[in-house]
Amino acid sequence: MTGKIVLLPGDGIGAEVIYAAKDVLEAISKKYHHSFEFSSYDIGGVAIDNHGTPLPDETVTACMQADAVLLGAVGGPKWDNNPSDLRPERGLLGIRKALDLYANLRPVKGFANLLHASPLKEDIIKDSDLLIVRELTGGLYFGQPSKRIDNGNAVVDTLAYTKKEMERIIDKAFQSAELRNNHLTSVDKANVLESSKLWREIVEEKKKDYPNVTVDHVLVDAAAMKLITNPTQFDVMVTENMFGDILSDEASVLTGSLGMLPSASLAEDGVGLYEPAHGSAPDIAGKGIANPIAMILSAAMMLRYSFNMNTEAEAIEKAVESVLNQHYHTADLKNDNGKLVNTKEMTQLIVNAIS
Ligand SMILES: NC(=O)c1ccc[n+]([C@@H]2O[C@H](COP(=O)([O-])OP(=O)(O)OC[C@H]3O[C@@H](n4cnc5c(N)ncnc54)[C@H](O)[C@@H]3O)[C@@H](O)[C@H]2O)c1
Ligand SMILES: CC(C)[C@H](C(=O)O)[C@@H](O)C(=O)O
Ligand SMILES: [Mg+2]
Repeated sequence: MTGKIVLLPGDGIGAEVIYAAKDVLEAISKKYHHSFEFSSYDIGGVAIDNHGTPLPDETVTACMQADAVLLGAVGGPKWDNNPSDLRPERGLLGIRKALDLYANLRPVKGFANLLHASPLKEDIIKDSDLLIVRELTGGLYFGQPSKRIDNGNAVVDTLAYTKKEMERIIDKAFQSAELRNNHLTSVDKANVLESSKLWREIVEEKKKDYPNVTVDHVLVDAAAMKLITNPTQFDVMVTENMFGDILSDEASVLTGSLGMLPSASLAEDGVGLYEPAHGSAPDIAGKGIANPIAMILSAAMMLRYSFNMNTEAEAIEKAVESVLNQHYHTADLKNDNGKLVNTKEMTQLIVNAIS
């Protein structure tokens, strides 16, 4: 099979880890006789520097014409003081909106050999395996107005959702639960927010369509606590954009590092974009020590969701597991008795395990 894959390296470690994923995909295409065609486009800070905008038109066009998109990460101190419309993050939000990537799936599954790498107790995180379904194109990130008012003495951000936007992500979450363990936890702030009240009503309405799925409602503050005190109670968690952003970074602690958390950003019908949950990590950028596994596992999700290549996706996941089982680790994964490797070495080990 052939496939056109657009790479959006972005900034900081984004540009370092995306080539790790490309190497792994090349190993897969060799082994399974596929031919992937890669092309790279600018997004984020690098696009501001090269084109004067965080999301050049040619990047959007290339993504729309691709079979799938891989994104590294955007952002960095160089652009932190730019005006809002010239921030790297605007490029990321823009491509999510342009491709209508409303469903962000963030699986959180610890590898057995990394239990020690988490600051949480092993008996708490053992067997945790959950999926965060995060709404990605609505809510506070996109609501208008979002601006300073009253001569800069006040500010307004807007949390807006249509019923349809809520319905489609909630449907996606129910469907995801049906493919897993039939348990959905809806996370909201229905004790305060009007948007959460409507969200909860929709979940209640929809559950009639999915009779095999058990539904819980948990307020977001309690969910944050339960996620790290009793994570095995969760199967699928569904929530709005910003709650999902925060909870997924928190959930990464179960896996030992933010550098382990992949994600798939999916449209109803159209090209998918695959991105690690982490950012451009300015504190380690340029050192060659970033953990490439979140990016590599995102490439596995791409094979599964955009190319229907389950065997190949599993081959990547098994390769990652086998390398971790041999006690190799990057600097973010604490292991006093392990073998410390850098980004390139970790990538090569995974490539070797596939070949
Ligand atoms: N999807 C994205 O493009 C994305 C996501 C989050 C943050 N950001 C941007 O990234 C920049 C930095 O944000 P931040 O520092 O809050 O978050 P971050 O995710 O970049 O880093 C948080 C911490 O985790 C570590 N880390 C993250 N990924 C790692 C990896 N693969 N290997 C090893 N360590 C890793 C970093 O070194 C840092 O200590 C900001 O400009 C932010 O807007 C972008
Ligand atoms: C960089 C930022 C806009 C982004 C988000 O909040 O969605 C990031 O934190 C993520 O989790 O993908
Ligand atoms: Mg985030």
